[in-house]
Parts: sequence; C-alpha cells; structure tokens
Amino acid sequence: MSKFTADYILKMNDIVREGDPILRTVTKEVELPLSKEDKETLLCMLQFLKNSQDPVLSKKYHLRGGVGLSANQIGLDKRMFAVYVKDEEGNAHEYMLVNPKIISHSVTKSYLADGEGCLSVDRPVPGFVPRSERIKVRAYDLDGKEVVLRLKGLMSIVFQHEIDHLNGIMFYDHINKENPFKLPEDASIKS
Ligand SMILES: O=CN(O)C[C@@H](CC1CCCC1)C(=O)N1NCCC[C@H]1C(=O)Nc1ccccn1
Ligand code: NI
Repeated sequence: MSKFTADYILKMNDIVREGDPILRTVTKEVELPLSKEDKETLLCMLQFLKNSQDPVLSKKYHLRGGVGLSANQIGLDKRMFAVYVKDEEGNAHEYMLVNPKIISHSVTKSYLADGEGCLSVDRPVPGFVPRSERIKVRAYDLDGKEVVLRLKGLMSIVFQHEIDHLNGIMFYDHINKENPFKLPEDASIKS
C-alpha cells in the first residue's frame, strides 16, 4: 500500500514544487477497475482539499487552501485528480476522477480575474490565464464508471488547471509573455 491511504493526512510537505520533473510529466493512464490503493489515494487527496478549506484544520495542519489537486503534485505518475469547490450558494461540488479527456470545448475563453496560483508554485506569477469558457470532459469515477461532464465557470477553469497538470503543463505556460494582462476581445472574466 502506498503512503497515501484514506486515513493519511496529506500536508504541504507532501506536495512537490516546481522543478520536480514529475510536474512536467505526461502522467500514465490508471488501470480500471481502480485498485484499492488508487481509490485510497484519491480519497486522501479529496480529504486534503476539504481540510485545506476548513478554518480550523487548515490552521492546525498549516495548509494552503486548494480547490483541486492532481496526483503528480504528490509525486505519483498517475492520471487522476480530485476537485472540491464550494459554489456561491455554499453547496460543495466534489470529484475524484481518473483518465480525464476534454472531448470538446467552447471557442470563447474565460479567465480568473485574479489570475491563477498553484500549490506547487511558491511564488506569485501575475497575468491572465486564458482557458476555454466551457468544456465537456469524459472521465471515470471511483467505481470505474464513465462520466461525461459539461462544465463552465470556476469548475471549468479548475478542471482545466488539473488536467493540464496531468499533461505536464503549468498555469503560467498559458500567460502571454509580451503582455501578461492581454485580453482577447471575446473573453469573459470570472471572479
Ligand atoms: O493543481 C491544483 N492546485 O495547484 C491548487 C490550485 C488550483 C486552482 C488554481 C486556479 C484554478 C484551480 C488552488 O486551489 N489554489 N492555488 C494556489 C493557492 C490558491 C488556490 C486557489 O486558487 N483557490 C481558489 C480559487 C478560486 C476560488 C476559490 N479558491
Ligand atoms: Ni496546480
């Protein structure tokens, strides 16, 4: 069994930082049906995100708040990620998915108004990160069942950030070098 069992409390020192080659790796597809080990790792990753957004636990464990986490960010060459996002109404949306593929996307772009950060990047990198405004994703859940998700808004951006990680892409790869705050005409800004 790997270190990342369901009851293992993931901390910031378990998260690899830029410079580690695993972050520039195109991660390997995960075998289906999911092994017990891979299921436990995903549960551990989701718990980290929940802890990181909990006012008490994030302080107790010194966690930076995170809404998504990819397996290569904890050093695993596996095509899987977890997402935990609370929406404006306070409803939580959680996902633990493997072998994701963006099967279609909008021409229109969107950006986070404050740019993006990354738990694997210990420095601010200013600039807009252009992303597809809407995406359709096919992936597999913990039971190995195929899921197709149509995403927009913040969730679409989070999924693109995580799927980028699984392809060895960092958010700042998308920032315009000449003018980091360049906006094409058809962009909508998400705050
Ligand atoms: O690969 C995964 N990561 O690197 C964790 C990242 C993933 C998000 C970055 C932009 C889209 C996905 C993460 O969550 N953060 N990045 C660094 C610290 C802040 C935090 C964050 O952006 N939080 C947030 C954003 C919008 C709304 C609410 N909270
Ligand atoms: Ni990241």
